[in-house]
Amino acid sequence: MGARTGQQFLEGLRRNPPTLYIDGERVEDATTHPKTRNIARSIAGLYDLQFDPQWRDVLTFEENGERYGTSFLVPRSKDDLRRRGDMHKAWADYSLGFMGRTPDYLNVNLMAAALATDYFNQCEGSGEEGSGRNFGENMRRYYEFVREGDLCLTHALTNPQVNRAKMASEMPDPYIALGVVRETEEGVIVRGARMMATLPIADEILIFPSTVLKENADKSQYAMAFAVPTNAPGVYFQCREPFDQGRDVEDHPLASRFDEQDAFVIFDDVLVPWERVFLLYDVKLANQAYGRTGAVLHMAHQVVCGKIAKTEALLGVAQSIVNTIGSGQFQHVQQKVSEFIVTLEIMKALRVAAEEGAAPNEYGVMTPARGPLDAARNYYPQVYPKLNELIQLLGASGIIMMPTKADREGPLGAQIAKYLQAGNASAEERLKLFRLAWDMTLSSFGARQNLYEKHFFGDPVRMASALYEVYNKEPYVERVQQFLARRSEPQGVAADD
Ligand SMILES: Cc1cc2c(cc1C)N(C[C@H](O)[C@H](O)[C@H](O)COP(=O)(O)OP(=O)(O)OC[C@H]1O[C@@H](n3cnc4c(N)ncnc43)[C@H](O)[C@@H]1O)c1[nH]c(=O)[nH]c(=O)c1N2
Ligand SMILES: O=C(O)Cc1ccc(O)cc1
Repeated sequence: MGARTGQQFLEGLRRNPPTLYIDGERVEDATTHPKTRNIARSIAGLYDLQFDPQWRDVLTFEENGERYGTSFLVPRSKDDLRRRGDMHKAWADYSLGFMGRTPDYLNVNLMAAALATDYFNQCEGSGEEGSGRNFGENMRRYYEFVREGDLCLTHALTNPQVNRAKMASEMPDPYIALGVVRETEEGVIVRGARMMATLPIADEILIFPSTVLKENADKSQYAMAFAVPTNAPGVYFQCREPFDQGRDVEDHPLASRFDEQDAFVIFDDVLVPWERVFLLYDVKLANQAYGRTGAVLHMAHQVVCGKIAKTEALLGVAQSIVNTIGSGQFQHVQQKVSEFIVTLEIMKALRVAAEEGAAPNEYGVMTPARGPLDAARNYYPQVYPKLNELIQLLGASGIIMMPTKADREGPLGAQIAKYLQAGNASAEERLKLFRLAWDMTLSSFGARQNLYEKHFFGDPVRMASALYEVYNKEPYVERVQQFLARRSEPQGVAADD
């Protein structure tokens, strides 16, 4: 089938409704439920963009007479990567970068994993090709299935936060962490939970191994990779309290449209058919899967493009605040805005460096360079809270003294129009801008963004440790050693020789 329209995405959700629970109730239809319909429409809007003549050639590509989303493209050249980067950026711009888990994030995960068939086939238990139990083939076919249907995926990597001092096998119940209960002719039965799945308003859930599995043994029931529909029998998504309170977009410009939700995922003896199993029991393969297949780098490429969009939006809001309240002549204000500029330029440079430094991996996939992407994923979580603070410092009371649309239209409307106007804008324009600044940084939606930026790609402490471990520091140690050993300056040829 190939690229879907928004309408087709919504029809898919109605046909196969994800098993969502919000506020103690089952969401029967995520496309009409008051707490999920707006995000469902926003995702539909992303799919529709694929058919917008202005965006079609960026967001889709043609293969064998069919058009597919560009995030399914297997990059073979740096140009392919740049093209895909433009796609990530365009989808991110749609929400000003405030939806992190647009479907392209997991599409590139699948693409990289699908090309690494040999990686999954090393796993003991991977059967003959055509048997339905060949894990590499399963991975490839699953990618094709998702690409053909242009499906929307959510994913969950981490176990419940019961006791981080213990291994999954040491918990009060062996199936608190998601584990395999038994095998059957049809597949494996899994039980337990995973902590976080952003964007559960999705067609499928991907359970992928993460680098965080701590088990002493080589084999573990907790090591696995698979995918099932979000309405598979026994799968339940417990959503967090929604930020979309049904308010007008003028009042909650982001939360009313882009609350991508986060859910706790329960697997109550779920049957995973063999053809949906990609990896089983092997702790080492599980722990290295993201790194060795290259998937994490493609996802980090999506991330860096999305963070460029987000930083551009923050810069736009910061400067708009300055323009609106006329504070641009103060040096410290200029310095504050320049911090957004520096961050933006760093992120843009890291994207270019990752694309320029790309090289084919062992599976022939043009893979963005690791160094700049590791730098981006370690840098942005540190700078993001600072950017939030700067918006608050620039906007000050304006970011909280914001009568609503109803207030503006109510009995005090005339007074609001008079007293809350700006030097260069009406009260309505000014309040719309400040409401956006508030929703970015201060509302419950904005506060969740702050937490998201710190954690969505892993624990910042362990990410920094991982960078420390993999980064080749030796040449620099060597250079310093050579410098220290040099007792006199090398003598050049004398000028008069
Ligand atoms: C808003 C949002 C959205 C998402 C996600 C998070 C958030 C906040 N995540 C989860 C994300 O992957 C996860 O938060 C990070 O990997 C960190 O893991 P924990 O939250 O379990 O912290 P964890 O419980 O591991 O850490 C808590 C504290 O203990 C410390 N700590 C724990 N173990 C440690 C160790 N071994 N060494 C050193 N310090 C240790 C940490 O440094 C931290 O301070 C997610 N995931 C996912 O799979 N799919 C998703 O869609 C999302 N979405
Ligand atoms: O676990 C990892 O190795 C990388 C990773 C982190 C977050 C995520 O969403 C996907 C992959």
